[in-house]
Amino acid sequence: MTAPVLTVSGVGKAFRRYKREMHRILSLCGISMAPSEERWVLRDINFAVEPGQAVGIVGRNGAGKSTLLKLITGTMRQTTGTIAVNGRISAILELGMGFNMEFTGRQNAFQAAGMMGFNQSEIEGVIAEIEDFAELGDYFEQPIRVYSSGMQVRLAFAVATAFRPEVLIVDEALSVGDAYFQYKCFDRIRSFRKQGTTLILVSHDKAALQSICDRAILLEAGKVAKDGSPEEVLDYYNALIAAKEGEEIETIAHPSGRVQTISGDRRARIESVALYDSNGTAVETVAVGKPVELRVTARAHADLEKLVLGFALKDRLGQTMFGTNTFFADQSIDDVTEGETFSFGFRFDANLGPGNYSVSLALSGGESHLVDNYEWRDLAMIFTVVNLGEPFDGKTYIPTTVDVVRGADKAIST
Ligand SMILES: Nc1ncnc2c1ncn2[C@@H]1O[C@H](COP(=O)(O)OP(=O)(O)OP(=O)(O)O)[C@@H](O)[C@H]1O
Repeated sequence: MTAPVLTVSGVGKAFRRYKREMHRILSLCGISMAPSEERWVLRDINFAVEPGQAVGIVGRNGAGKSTLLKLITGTMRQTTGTIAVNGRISAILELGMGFNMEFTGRQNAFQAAGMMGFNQSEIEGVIAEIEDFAELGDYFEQPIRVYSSGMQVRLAFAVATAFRPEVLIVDEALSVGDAYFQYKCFDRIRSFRKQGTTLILVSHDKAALQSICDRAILLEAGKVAKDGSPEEVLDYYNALIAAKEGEEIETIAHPSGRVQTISGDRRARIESVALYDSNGTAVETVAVGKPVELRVTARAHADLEKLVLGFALKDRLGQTMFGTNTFFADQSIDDVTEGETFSFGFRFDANLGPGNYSVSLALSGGESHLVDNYEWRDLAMIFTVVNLGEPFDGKTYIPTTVDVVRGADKAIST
């Protein structure tokens, strides 16, 4: 078994305020001084990361994600516990962190790479590549204080990834960059991953996490609330955001290893779900492009002002392929009585690429489950799409007709 590249054991972080600056200095020198205020933002964090893993850290604002990354990179010290890192870390943390605002991009690149432990000739060997990747043009020779936040992040990423690290840590920073630069960064991250770099990524971008990470850790109020596959953790996080006090979030581990999350106040519940083909037969396998109907039955367990059912089709990574609801279709049900039952039918063509898909269902009081979440059920059913027609690439099927005519001067008849 290989040794973990990162081990976080019993880590806690308290931010302390002292009545006087002298008390703070004395406490830093190891002399016990009682702080006037102490706030624990991380408590008893334990996890290990294996070489080559890509771990996404998710959680609400203020959950402690950035603080955790700062402890891992050593820019901040934990109050309790230990952090062991096995390999060279390169990090892109807060904007501007480690840059001298009066230095040019080039000077900052030399300084930052020097701080990372590289010598002058090593940096000279990659400076052209840094300049090229950052695409700052003349700004590379200008002081950083005239840079936009997007330009700063271009430089920070180019420097931090000029030498492939064993562990790459990225804190949300990429969201500042434009779409083109984000694409370039993720491309480089993917290529590092192929070469064995471990990735720790803080992001609010669900799609990025699901496409890059093979594991996710959810921090909630300074603690690890979930640690598992991105699909499981993000489903749970989604439920947590909508959950009101006292509401139970149920997780059911299936034999396949996938974990189903069910949340909501249960004022309405799903009773059945199945997929039918055009002959009215219940199916678990459908052919690309064929018409199907998703039938759902539900029961109200309370009087409700409004009832909406939504569904989402997700791929095996948990990325939503398509979703809609009865609210969008202008078919919300008003004035529901406790005990009433309902049948819903969503008819659509299975215009999906071959593979396994899951259905998430949500019963809510409106357009979004964030206000009245009666029941949210991930992995409500799983089905397989097979291709019986001509081959194609991708996760969606767009029926296409093709015309080819020999000779560029010939018109294609329509
Ligand atoms: N230097 C500091 N002094 C005092 N409190 C701090 C300091 N840095 C962070 N905190 C507090 O620690 C808590 C966790 O902050 P942190 O930035 O780690 O959260 P986060 O999960 O990264 O949030 P976000 O998603 O908003 O970036 C917050 O309540 C924040 O106010």
